[in-house]
Amino acid sequence: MAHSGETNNTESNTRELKDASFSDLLSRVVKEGGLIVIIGFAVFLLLALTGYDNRDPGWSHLGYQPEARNFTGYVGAWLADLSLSVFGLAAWLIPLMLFLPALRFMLRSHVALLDGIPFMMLRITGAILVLLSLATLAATHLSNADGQLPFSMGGLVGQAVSDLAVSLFSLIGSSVVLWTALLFGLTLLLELSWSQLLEQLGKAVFGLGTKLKPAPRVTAAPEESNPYASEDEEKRNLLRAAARHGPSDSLIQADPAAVSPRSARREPVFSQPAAETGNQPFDDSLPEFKAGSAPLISAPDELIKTAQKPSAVTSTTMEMSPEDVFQAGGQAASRISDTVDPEFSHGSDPLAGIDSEAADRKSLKVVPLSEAHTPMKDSELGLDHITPAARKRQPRRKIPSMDLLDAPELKQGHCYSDEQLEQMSRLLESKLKDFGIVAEVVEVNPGPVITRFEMQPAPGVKASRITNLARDLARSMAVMSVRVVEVIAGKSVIGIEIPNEERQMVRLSEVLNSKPYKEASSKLTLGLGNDIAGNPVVANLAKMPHLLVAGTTGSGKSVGVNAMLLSLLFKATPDEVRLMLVDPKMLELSIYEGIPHLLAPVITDMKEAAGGLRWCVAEMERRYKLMSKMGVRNIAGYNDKVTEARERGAPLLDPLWNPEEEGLPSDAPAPYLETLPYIVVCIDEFADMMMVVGKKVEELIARIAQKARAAGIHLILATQRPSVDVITGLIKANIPTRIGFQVSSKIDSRTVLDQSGAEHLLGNGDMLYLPAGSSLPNRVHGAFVSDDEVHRVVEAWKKIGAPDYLITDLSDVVEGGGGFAGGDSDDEQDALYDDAVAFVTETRKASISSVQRKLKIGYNRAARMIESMEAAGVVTQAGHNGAREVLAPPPPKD
Ligand SMILES: Nc1ncnc2c1ncn2[C@@H]1O[C@H](COP(=O)(O)OP(=O)(O)OP(=O)(O)O)[C@@H](O)[C@H]1O
Repeated sequence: MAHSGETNNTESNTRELKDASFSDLLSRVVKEGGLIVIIGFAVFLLLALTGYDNRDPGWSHLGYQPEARNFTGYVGAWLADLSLSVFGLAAWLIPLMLFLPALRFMLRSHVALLDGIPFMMLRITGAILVLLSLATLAATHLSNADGQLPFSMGGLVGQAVSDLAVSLFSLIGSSVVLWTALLFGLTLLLELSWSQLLEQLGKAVFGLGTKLKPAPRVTAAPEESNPYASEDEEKRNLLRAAARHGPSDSLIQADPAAVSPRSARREPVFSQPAAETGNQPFDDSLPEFKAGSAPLISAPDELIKTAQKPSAVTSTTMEMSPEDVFQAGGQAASRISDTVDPEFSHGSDPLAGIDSEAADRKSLKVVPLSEAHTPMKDSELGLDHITPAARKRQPRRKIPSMDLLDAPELKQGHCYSDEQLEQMSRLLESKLKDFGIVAEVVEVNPGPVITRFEMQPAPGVKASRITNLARDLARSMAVMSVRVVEVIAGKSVIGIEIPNEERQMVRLSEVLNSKPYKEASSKLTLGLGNDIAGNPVVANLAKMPHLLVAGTTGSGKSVGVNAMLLSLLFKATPDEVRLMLVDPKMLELSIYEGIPHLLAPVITDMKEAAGGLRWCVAEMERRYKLMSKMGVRNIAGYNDKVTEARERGAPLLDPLWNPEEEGLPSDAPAPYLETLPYIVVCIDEFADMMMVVGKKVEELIARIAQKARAAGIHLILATQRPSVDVITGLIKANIPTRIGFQVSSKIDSRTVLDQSGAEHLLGNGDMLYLPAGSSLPNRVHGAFVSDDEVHRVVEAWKKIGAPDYLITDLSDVVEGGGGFAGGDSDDEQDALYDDAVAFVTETRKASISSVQRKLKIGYNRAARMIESMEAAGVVTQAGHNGAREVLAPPPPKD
């Protein structure tokens, strides 16, 4: 029985054993088979990634070559493309992440699967975090400009998370979040203790240093010479003891399967061969540690450099004195701050290079100039709007239609692409850095003609230093010219204006059909062009009240003057505005010959031009007298009064009427007063006039400029020679509004605008408009008007009416002989001068018109003789009402 009992026992044991070995076998087969499949897949993927060729057909594209070059074939090419498309560079981690748990699983053969599930979940979370954060960091900081990878360096997932993170945390904030997520993920994935890792690293480096160079300070007698070293050693001993006896790392302690012998046994981690630790029951520490460094090894070069940096710092500090250690620490800290603050980054530091490059890319804010630019205010342009009531009251006037002008082209100027803007921003920063200027592009404003880069200079950088580099910047950006705007109203940045590849032309019809022109109440409204954002710029000449236009030949000055004149011709009838055009070149303004607005035929002779100016002075004085008699302050008030009286049915009589002076009986009735037109004197080449007529013209212009505003006489002086002998101090002081087209030098720009800038304009109508009393010029892209358009408008006006010239005695001035020829000629040489003096001293009347009538000469000649009498002390200066006293005694009677 006993025997049979024994036999039974043995049988059941054998059955149990059989059962046990079968389940064991099954589980082993499942485990090991699964393991082999996983490792096999990991190896395949690794090979596929290694053989990746972006021209192969794949998941993201059909392929640029029919045959897959990948040595794992079509499937490998497809798989590599898929993983790189999704995760970018981080795809290289996938084989590793498959291999690692497989290895761990193999080593922990006795741990039940269920027991490991919480830890598996932790590791999977860690793996996902590492994968995502690495992909995102790669997408954020690394450029895929060469297109090595299908989408971005971080793949579709990395790019999406990067965009979200940067929008939520900004570039710097998201970098911090991502690095934190990466380190946290690594901690979960590798069950890593950072304090131990650092300790081991330090130890390894220390050991290496000792081996390579027996540094006396540290290695020879560490206890004596380096108190820090001995302290460190003590700390480590304490830590070691604590690790042996108690919990040192919560994570490691929490995971019984992962209780790392590293915490109990530190030294062997690097020095002990794997074989010694391989048979330890829970020992997965060694592969785990190796794996801990593995992702960094397979990561891109930049990341490797990044990871190696701190250890490099450590290795040097180990051989230094304590002071050196602090210094090196400071340097390392400053290097880190460099990476954070691009203002202080050093070009030589690759880490800083990567960060600052990325900062440029991500912080680049593109805002169109139409949103970023503040248009000029109406007050700056002197614009008053016509009220709807006033518009209704306006009598119907005959003015040609604006349809005569060419319609604007629909073609838009070609702006730079986002990538180009990004590259240009970086180029600008690096070029400035080459010149020792730290500045960051904070915003880019593309416009129709130029693109403005707004730069924030580092504290202490003077804007003028950047201005002085305008030419160098233009050269390095390969553009025609670069203008630096030192002050942008309402912003603390400096603007760098770079011309677009293709420029949009501004047509006059576009400006004149705009609301500001149409609604402007002034008859002297000028359409200038569009500002940099494309808003129309329309200004009121009446408020300027005189305008100086300068620009080198071909800069668009004549086109600009034509645009201004056409603006007047579309706004005013000859009753409202009269023109005196002076055109020494005999080609630009002669086209206007015959329009009813002309006061005299277009003047091409400089001596006649001086006569015209003299007429203006006389007219100005006459208007002053009229205004003072009527008790009004300006021509607008005068015209209102005359119109109102006329409308009341009680028209006003001329208060200055002197029938005797006209040779009429004393009871001849005075004529009714008429409204006075504004007078615009436009001189196309003002330098020629200065050359031929000399000082006198300067005085006449100064005189008109000083007083003519109230009398409604306005000057537009244009010159292509903006030198100080042409634009003299006297003229500049009296002509406050300036337009600078492109000029050839900084000095010329200063002469016109009192500041540099016009030398960096683009030509072809690009101008700087400096309103009176302002020091900030406004860039305007001038309106283009062709000769054909001018011709059409002129013809239309000629059909409406013939000119009624008010200045008739221009030739008289020339006939007068010695007059203006030679500029400072002596007017006393006039053959009739003695007769004039005799007449004035006899009648005790120093009136130009009486001399004119008595001697039967033109107004100008008489005026010059009176001026000569003033110079000779025969008569006094004209008083505020234009009257002069006669000082010289009457001639002795024969
Ligand atoms: N606003 C503009 N837009 C586009 N092109 C322009 C504009 N103004 C001028 N241009 C171009 O520049 C050329 C020269 O212009 P313009 O004749 O006005 O120069 P300028 O300064 O008067 O020269 P010059 O003193 O020799 O007469 C014009 O023929 C035209 O092609």
